[in-house]
Amino acid sequence: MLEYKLIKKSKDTKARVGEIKTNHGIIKTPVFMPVGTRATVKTMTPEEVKDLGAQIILSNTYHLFLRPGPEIIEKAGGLHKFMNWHGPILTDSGGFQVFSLSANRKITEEGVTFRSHIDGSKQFLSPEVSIDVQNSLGSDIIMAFDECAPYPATYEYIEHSMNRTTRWAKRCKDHHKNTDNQALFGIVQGGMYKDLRKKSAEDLVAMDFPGYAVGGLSVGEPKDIMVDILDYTTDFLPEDKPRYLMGVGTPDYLFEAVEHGIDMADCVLPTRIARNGTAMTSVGRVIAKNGKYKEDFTSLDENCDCYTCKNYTKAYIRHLFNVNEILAYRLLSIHNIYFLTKLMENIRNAILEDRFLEYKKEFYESYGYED
Ligand SMILES: CN(C)CCSCc1cc(N)cc2c(=O)[nH]c(N)nc12
Ligand SMILES: [Zn+2]
Repeated sequence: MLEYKLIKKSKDTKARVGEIKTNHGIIKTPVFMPVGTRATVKTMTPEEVKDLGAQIILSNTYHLFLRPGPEIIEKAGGLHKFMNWHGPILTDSGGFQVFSLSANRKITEEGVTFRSHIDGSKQFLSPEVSIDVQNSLGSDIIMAFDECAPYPATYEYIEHSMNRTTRWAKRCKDHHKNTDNQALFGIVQGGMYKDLRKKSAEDLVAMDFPGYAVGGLSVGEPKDIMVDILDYTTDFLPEDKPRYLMGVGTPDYLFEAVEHGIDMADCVLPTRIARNGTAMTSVGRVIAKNGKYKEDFTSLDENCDCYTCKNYTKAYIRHLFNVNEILAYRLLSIHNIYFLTKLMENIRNAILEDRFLEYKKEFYESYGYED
């Protein structure tokens, strides 16, 4: 059974420190969650991910539903055993990916029919199917099946979509039986309309979920709108339950999320930009594959003590990208995952020491953000 313990509230913001107890271990929050969409954090072994300080990883119902299929993972003894990761796992419900990846999708009250982006086969996901798949995967935290509405969208579209997502959440809750081992989070929708956000949050809180996600953000809206909607929405979520902001992950968004009361955040960025030759460092982004580093024998980030920064130079990493060596992806993924994990640890300590805003200012100046 998932339990959240609030340890400390910041005095001058909504930032807070807590712990989430799961069957696979305790998660210290705020926490950044590396993404392992297809049952792997790309190019990393689970031991490496653990050694980098990652506490919990994400995986994805939509992808695993299509390949290898929930039956195989269930036969393997569940996702923890299948991928040899024995810490907490959170799985998204598949709704978001159906809308972002598949073709010919058709939404009805029942669920969503779509064609697989892999082989074009006709598929169907619904609240009940999503819960059954996540049950087969055995993840510790599972998400309600929702529609992440596009941005921009009319008030009428968002109102209709949000109310259907609330009805789907009820169906998820009624269908979910394995409540002792898998905590089902409701996902707040409502687009950029505060009255719809309030209604979505209040209707979900009335169903008493063990945790809540704020969805429908980080979908292309301007940052100031995202922060304003997020700040408004978290006021309607219970303080004694975890809050998860879905789909963010650059350092500035992590600071904003924590400042406005979020405990958990995920993002594909660390491994995705790593494969594109980009590192997040203490002095901002470094395009490590850039030819200007051909004879730069300094460390990737002189303020980082990760394996990559302690043992290799910019010149070597740039060389690896230049000759398309797979080790290039691994070395940058190691650094980027460590960087964000360490950032969240530093944020957590700053809250405990009542200096969150000072730390945010210090980091923004060093990273090159305008506040
Ligand atoms: C691994 N991650 C990239 C996937 C997890 S986060 C995906 C995700 C991202 C965003 N921005 C919004 C939503 C949303 O509103 N609902 C759901 N179910 N998922 C979402
Ligand atoms: Zn490093």
